[in-house]
Amino acid sequence: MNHEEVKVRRGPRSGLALIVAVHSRALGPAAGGIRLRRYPDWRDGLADALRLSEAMTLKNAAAGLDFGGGKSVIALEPGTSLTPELREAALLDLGEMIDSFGGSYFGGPDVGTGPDDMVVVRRATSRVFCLPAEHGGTGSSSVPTAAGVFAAVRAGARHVFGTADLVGRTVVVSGLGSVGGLVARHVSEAGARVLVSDVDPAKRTGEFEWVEPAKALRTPADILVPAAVGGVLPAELVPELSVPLIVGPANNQLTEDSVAGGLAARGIVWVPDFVASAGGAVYVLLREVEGLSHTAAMSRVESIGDTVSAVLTAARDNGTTPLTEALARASARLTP
Ligand SMILES: NC(=O)c1ccc[n+]([C@@H]2O[C@H](COP(=O)([O-])OP(=O)(O)OC[C@H]3O[C@@H](n4cnc5c(N)ncnc54)[C@H](O)[C@@H]3O)[C@@H](O)[C@H]2O)c1
Repeated sequence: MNHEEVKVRRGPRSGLALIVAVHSRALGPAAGGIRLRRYPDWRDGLADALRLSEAMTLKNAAAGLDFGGGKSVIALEPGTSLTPELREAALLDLGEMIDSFGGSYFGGPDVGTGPDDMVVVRRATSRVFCLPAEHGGTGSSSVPTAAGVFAAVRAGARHVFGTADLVGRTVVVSGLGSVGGLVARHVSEAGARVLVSDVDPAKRTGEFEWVEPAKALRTPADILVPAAVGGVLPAELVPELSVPLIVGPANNQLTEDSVAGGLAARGIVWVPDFVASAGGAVYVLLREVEGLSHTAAMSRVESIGDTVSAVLTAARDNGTTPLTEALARASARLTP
């Protein structure tokens, strides 16, 4: 383990397994969301927290933020039904755990939690972000995350196709959740043909062309946007991909770092997820901690496009992968 501090506790109110993993505070207090998910075993939740908190360190460092990386997990084990009472108890338990870090870790929403849940967490700690506007927070981070992904898509397109213009390009969005849905709309409004996919059939509203989830990643297209879960790009999928550019918000898309080499060898440009998905963290931390205006924070979100261009250009010039270059950027800040 290369984490600074990890706390695991059975919630005194909820009885659920709770994990707070702080990977690094080298640049400042750690920040990262609270994931509420069902796992086969709480140890799978621990593994998730360890992986995701490390990714937050890279995300915050590569985005130029003075924050470290952390993540919380509320692990629902099989057979536990999540009643509103249990949810509230777990959020209060976790809030107490966050508070025990004394301001060196800040939580916010993540998969399975939202701004309204943060109102509950705030009853136990002030170290929580993204409360709804009426409670003094910036609300859901999906809007700035999607804006950052859109900036990354345009920068990736400029690098691969010589123009950021998306008119006539085919874009597949896999995962039509709160971020994927917004990205689909952005690229559609920019003139792209959009194909969407989701394991939840209720997402098939007819707004966009539909592709079955099993086929989505292999669908021939100009740009693939992974916007669902992590681990969607294993080595064995690389030969079956039919797309020159992959850029999306899903965290930890590669099953292992070596997949980045396989993608590059096939001439597929993969924009590192921790660079493309940083818009939410950038916006929330700059607004809620550093007090920047909406306009100033959104302009920092837009600058994710510049980071993507720099990373892709360096990879091309140095004969490396975008992952190597993005990691080098983050490491340069973490170990000056
Ligand atoms: N919300 C943010 O601000 C933010 C910030 C950074 C990164 N991310 C990452 O982006 C991704 C999407 O986040 P979100 O907030 O939109 O989540 P979400 O839960 O709102 O949406 C995820 C969607 O993916 C679908 N899905 C799940 N498994 C799938 C599969 N195998 N194939 C296709 N669809 C599948 C779900 O049904 C859901 O509609 C996640 O990996 C998240 O960690 C989100």
